[in-house]
Amino acid sequence: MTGANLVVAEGLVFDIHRWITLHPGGQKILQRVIGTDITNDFFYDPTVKTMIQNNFKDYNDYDVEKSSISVLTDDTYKENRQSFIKSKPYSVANAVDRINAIAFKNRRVARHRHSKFATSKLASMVVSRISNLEDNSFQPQQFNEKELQQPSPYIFRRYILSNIEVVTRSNAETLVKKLTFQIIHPDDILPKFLPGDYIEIMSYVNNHVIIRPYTPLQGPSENSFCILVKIYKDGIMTQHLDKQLRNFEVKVRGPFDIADRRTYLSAPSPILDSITRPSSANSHTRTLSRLHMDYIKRPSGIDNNQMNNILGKRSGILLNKEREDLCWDCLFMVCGGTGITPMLQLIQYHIEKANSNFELYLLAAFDKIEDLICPKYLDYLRQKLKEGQGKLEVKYILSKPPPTWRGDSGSIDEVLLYDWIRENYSTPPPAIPPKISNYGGSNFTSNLTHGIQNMQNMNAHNYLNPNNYNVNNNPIQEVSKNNENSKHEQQNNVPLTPKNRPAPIQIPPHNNSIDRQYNQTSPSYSSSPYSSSPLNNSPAILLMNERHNYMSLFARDNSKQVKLVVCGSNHFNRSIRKNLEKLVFPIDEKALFIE
Ligand SMILES: Cc1cc2nc3c(=O)[nH]c(=O)nc-3n(C[C@H](O)[C@H](O)[C@H](O)COP(=O)(O)OP(=O)(O)OC[C@H]3O[C@@H](n4cnc5c(N)ncnc54)[C@H](O)[C@@H]3O)c2cc1C
Repeated sequence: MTGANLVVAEGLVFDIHRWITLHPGGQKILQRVIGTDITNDFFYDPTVKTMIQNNFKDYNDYDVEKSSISVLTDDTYKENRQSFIKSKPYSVANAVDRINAIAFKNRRVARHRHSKFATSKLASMVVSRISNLEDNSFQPQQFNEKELQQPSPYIFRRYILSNIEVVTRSNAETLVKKLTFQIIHPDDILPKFLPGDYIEIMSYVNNHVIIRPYTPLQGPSENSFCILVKIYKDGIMTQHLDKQLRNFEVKVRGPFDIADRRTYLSAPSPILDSITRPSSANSHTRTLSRLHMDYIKRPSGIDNNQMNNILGKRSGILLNKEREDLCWDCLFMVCGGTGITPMLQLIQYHIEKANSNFELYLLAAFDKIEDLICPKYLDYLRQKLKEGQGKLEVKYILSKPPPTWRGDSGSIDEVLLYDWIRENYSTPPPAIPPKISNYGGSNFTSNLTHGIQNMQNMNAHNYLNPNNYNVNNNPIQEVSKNNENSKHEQQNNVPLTPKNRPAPIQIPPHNNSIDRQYNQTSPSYSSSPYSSSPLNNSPAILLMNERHNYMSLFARDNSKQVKLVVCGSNHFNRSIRKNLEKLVFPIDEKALFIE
């Protein structure tokens, strides 16, 4: 119904267009709530709630067709509006707006109580009842009462913007801001957010409705949440959000499940396009729900009730459904730019919910050091975790590093990926020797020889000794002198860039020899597909063998629940996938890409 000004309250839809110009609280306050749920604006007072419910004795049987308040067509709407405007100019509401504008400068218009008259006025504006938007035929799980009390994700709700903070350096070319939102009314229920959830923000910009998805993060209190927004200079929504001041209201719906988005993107259908769904990708239709079921399957042997209490109808695609707390034993996270937001969701979730050990490794790519998002927060979490049962290691890579940067630079290639995984995850014995790969420089061959000697002398105990691995503990390496790269620089006086690293070794695509290797029951270092080659003494082949052996063991190692999650732009994800393929990383079983 175009032209109507609809709001939702207590499961009923109201068209408030006739009331806007008369509203004693001013018209702006009503224009702001159009399209949202105003239940708690009206019904927060229990006596008013009872009154309106008494007015709607036949609440559940309300029949719009038979009601005296018929659904307005565009024409009747226009006619009514014209005659209404002629007879009653904007006087009351306009005057109040002017007063409000002075009294509440830079603040949202005050919340006010509604009189009996206003409540009965609202009652006269019902145009419809909300039907159950959920797909009734799709009920794979039973949900408890708490879950059912969760607000519907399909209806926009208003939240107060309570804090704005820049989380990059202030001289970054494109700032990222953390916006914190909190509930308006004490009765409002903030949905429970999980890793893999996204919300949608709606606003009116130049008379157009704009809706964009964002990744919700835990807020400072249980009634608040945050989003990190990259402020694009020509971005419609981000420019709009950037102009909002503290105490302003923002319209938000959700949470939605990223798995639905993935399903839709991989199975687009013209039919689905015509069905109401969250903007651009999501759908909660029957067809999609069936596809969604693939993700939503709960494994046997786990307390499904507990899992349902946490997940509800969501797939938990980023979570580990083999553990009751849904946490991973070991999680590798690779992200570019604001792709860090789902990783922050995962980190926050593990810190809050894990009831046994976990290891989180974040590899975050940015252009410049100024662009790093929340580095202090991540460092704080890393330190905090040292006291507990978890571990968080952060590694940054910059494509345009400053001269003082001691960390990794360039783009993420298979060498970096391999070294990063390899140094943080040791497969159980029979294992492979300590890492012999080394980025370039004059030490390369001598390190390799040293590595081969180690290989000959080692025993299983050595492989498991964490001291054998090179773990970089400082997440911001701009000033670090204690890592492998800075040692290299000190020795060679040359900063490490992709150019002076040895060229990445191209591993042949998946083939029979690799399959054979994966299928062996008793893996051993000498079982490499290249070991019988006459070139097997060449450093390149040795490195290639090392990587293949490691990945072979990694693929078969079921001692831990391991996942690698990648989140960035389309281009970023494609590039990481290609590099993982070169490493023969078990992508299908252990990697997940989100955009
Ligand atoms: C599931 C999901 C979760 C998301 N979570 C977040 C989040 O937590 N934080 C966040 O900042 N964004 C997030 N986004 C992206 C967000 O929805 C918007 O696309 C983004 O804020 C830009 O919106 P806009 O209206 O300002 O830009 P638009 O007006 O739509 O685009 C205008 C210009 O902005 C720039 N731009 C827009 N999007 C991108 C992009 N992805 N990469 C590079 N340039 C771009 C381009 O210059 C473009 O020409 C998420 C997207 C999805 C699908």
